[in-house]
Parts: sequence; C-alpha cells; structure tokens
Amino acid sequence: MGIAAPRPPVRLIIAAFMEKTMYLGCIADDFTGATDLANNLVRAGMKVVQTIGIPSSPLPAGADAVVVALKSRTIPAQEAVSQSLAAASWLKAQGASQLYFKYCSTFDSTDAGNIGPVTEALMDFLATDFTIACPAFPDNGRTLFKGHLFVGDVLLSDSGMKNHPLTPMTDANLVRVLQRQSARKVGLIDYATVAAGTEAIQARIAQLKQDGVGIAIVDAISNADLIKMGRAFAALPLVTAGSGVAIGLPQNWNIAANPESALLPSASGAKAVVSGSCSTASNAQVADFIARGWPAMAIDPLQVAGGVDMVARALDWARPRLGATPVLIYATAEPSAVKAVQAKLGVQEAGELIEKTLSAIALGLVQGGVRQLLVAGGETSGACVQALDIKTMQIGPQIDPGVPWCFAHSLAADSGVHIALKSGNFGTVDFFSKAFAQSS
Ligand SMILES: Nc1ncnc2c1ncn2[C@@H]1O[C@H](COP(=O)(O)OP(=O)(O)O)[C@@H](O)[C@H]1O
Ligand SMILES: O=C(O)[C@@H](O)C(=O)COP(=O)(O)O
Repeated sequence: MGIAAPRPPVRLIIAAFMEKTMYLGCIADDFTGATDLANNLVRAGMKVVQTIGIPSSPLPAGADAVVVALKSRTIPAQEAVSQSLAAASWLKAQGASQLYFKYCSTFDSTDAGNIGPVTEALMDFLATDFTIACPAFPDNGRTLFKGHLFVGDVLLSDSGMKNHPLTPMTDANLVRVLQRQSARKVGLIDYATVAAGTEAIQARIAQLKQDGVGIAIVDAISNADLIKMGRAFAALPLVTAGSGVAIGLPQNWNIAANPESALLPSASGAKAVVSGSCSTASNAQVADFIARGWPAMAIDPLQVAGGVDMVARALDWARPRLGATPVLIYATAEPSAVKAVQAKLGVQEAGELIEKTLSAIALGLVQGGVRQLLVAGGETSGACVQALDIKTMQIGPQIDPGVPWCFAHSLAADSGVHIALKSGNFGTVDFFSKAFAQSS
C-alpha cells in the first residue's frame, strides 16, 4: 500500500479555486511581434500565454498576460479593426485590466493604417479619450527623440525600412506618420518630459488631454526611460507600442524579473530555416549561412508564378539533407530583385504567393521530421505558424533581443516543435548558427 500524501493546508485549497485575474491583455499585429512582446514580458517576470488568433478552448489558468497574435499588419484596415476588436472583447471577457496593442518597432504601416485605425477603434471600444504610441526598443536600437524614430544610428527613413516590400517607411517623424492615419489629434511627450520622470509624464498627459490630443507619441532612448514611463501608464486602459514599453509595465502589478520563467523541454530532431524576409538583416544572415557552407536553396518567385511546383522541389532537395546541420530555404532577396518581382506580379500578389509557398514548405519540413524550425520574417512566420496549425506557444530563452525559442504543439508533428520566429530586422549576422548552437 502506498503512503498517503499529506493534506494541503485549507488556505492552499481555497487559493487553488480562486480565479486569478489576467493583468495585461495584448493584441499583436503579427506573429514575430507577438513572440517579441511575450519574450519581453516573460523576461520581466510575467507568466505569459501566447495564442495564435483568438483561442477557441479555455486557456490554462494563472497567466499574468495573454498575447493574442494576429496577422493584421498589412491586411485592409477595416479587417484589421474587426479582428483587433474581437481579440479585445475576448481579452476583456477574460478579465484583462489593461490592453496593449503591439505593432512593429519600426512602426510598419501605410497612410491607410493599420496602426491609427486599430488604435482608434480600441479607444472607442474602451471608451477612453487618451492613449500613447511608442515603438521604442532600445535593446534593438529603436529609439525616439522629438518624435523621430531612429533605427540604430540612422533615421527610420534612411534605414533599410525604406525598401520594405509591403510597408516602406519613408518618414521618420512619427507624429506626422500617425496623424496621417488617425482622426484624433496626435501629440508628443518629448524626451525632456520623459527624462524628468513619472510625475512629469503624468502632468504632460493631463495637459495633452486638455489640448484635445487623443494619442501621444512618446520619446525614449533607454530602458530606464521605459521603466519611468511604465509607471506613468499604469492607469491607461490602452497602451499602444512596440515590445519595449512592456518592460516597464509588470512593476505596476508588483511583478519582478524572474530568470526561471523561460524554460522549455529540451530540443532534438532535424533543423531548418525558412526565410521570407527581405530586410537588410535577413539578407546578411542568409549570406552568413551560405558562407558557412551549409545547405541552402533559393526559391525564385517568378518560377513559382510560372507554375513550377517549388514546394515539391524544395522538399525533395531538403529530404536527404535533414539532420544535425540546418538546411535553409529562402526567398530572401535584395531590394532590386524584390522590386523586379513586384513589378511583374504585384506587391500583395508576390507577397502572398511566396508566403503560401514557404508555409507549405515549412509544413512539409515538419512532416518530414524537422523539430527545430527557425522562420525569418513577420508575414512569413504568420503563414508558417498557420500552416502548422499551431494554437499556443510557450516562450523559452532569448536568442537575441526580441527573438526567443518557443515550444508548440503542431498537428504536423507527433511531438512538439521548437520554433523561433525572427523579425526581419532582428538578430546579429550569425543569428541562424547562434540559434541552433543554443538549442542543441
Ligand atoms: N524575392 C521576393 N520578392 C518579392 N517579395 C518577396 C520576396 N521574398 C519574400 N517576399 C515577401 O516579402 C514579404 C516580407 O515580409 P515579412 O515576412 O514580414 O518580412 P519582414 O519581417 O522582413 O518584414 C513577405 O510577404 C514575403 O512573401
Ligand atoms: O517590434 C518589432 O520590431 C518586431 O517585434 C516586429 O514586429 C517584427 O515585424 P517583422 O519585421 O515584420 O518581422
């Protein structure tokens, strides 16, 4: 006969039945952005669940934050609004006390949206007359000064983002950029105010509200700025930002950083990279992978458009090569090549065709035994995660700022899959090899 387990004290039994409220409900406009935000929240000590779309089944209890990943960055603004509102009502119904709309640290959008329209729809939904907008992420070189966004040492408009295939960013003045997308007046909380601290930021918010400003861009150049502003935003029903602002919010619920919070099961199985990002960083990372002599295959969009079955061709190429060394399948190309493809196929059409091709390849790779998959590119990641039918993701250790390894269950794999979704712009030049060295 076994030994009876000791009975837990009564107060523990009661605690187990008490519903814990979710503090932060997050809506991310793409999937790499969602893991980036979840990564920063986990590193700041929160228990986070990341879902792909609005979950259809109940989530495990006890999360401090839930990040709902949408693929709404480049879809028509009205569709982005309706998907974001559906996510917002679900998060509020789960008890979220504050909502966080996460967009790109390079403010990826066009004059048609979607940052402005989604922000304003969420403000209407929450019946709030004020929110902030701050894509600053100093750990990744995104800083804001006098409303101007810098990427590393250059203005946004001088960075590689001016050549983005879907959302070229040619104006670094975010007050101007957001005003073009918004009906509400857009203002600025400038660096002098942020440097003066939490009370100064709160006083400036009160002043801006009196002046009829609905959304304020906020300057920040360091993590210390993000901590100060986090305290000042405690009472806002809605925060809109990149992932950086997230590091300053957990303190409002007395949550402190916890290095234990990002543990995953150990990784095994074949390794692959699928890259559809055409950013400067991804181009350099692909070149680095090839320079190592590792197996890589390029996908030519024009051949796909011409009817060649590149999915079958890529999977046939990859099959005998899968193993301890990662394989890379990529559509990543330099701006001139991207423009030539877009001129022939159309911007959206080219993007969708390549996403469909790469996501079918990702699915085939996992069905063929890949269990450590790295995807480069936000839209590309969205397509791949959807093809793999992943519903939730567990956040693990950070590879580089903004990119953690994650663990997910996919119908395509009997066991789970380790997956990393790399934002186009993120990661050092040796990111692909670094990621697999860390997972092994
Ligand atoms: N060679 C190419 N020509 C044209 N478009 C491309 C090419 N390769 C990829 N794309 C498309 O460019 C877009 C890149 O976006 P995304 O995956 O979000 O990358 P990033 O994270 O760099 O923004 C995708 O829609 C992708 O399908
Ligand atoms: O904030 C960021 O820069 C990223 O989290 C992000 O949103 C990535 O988007 P992509 O560059 O499209 O991957």
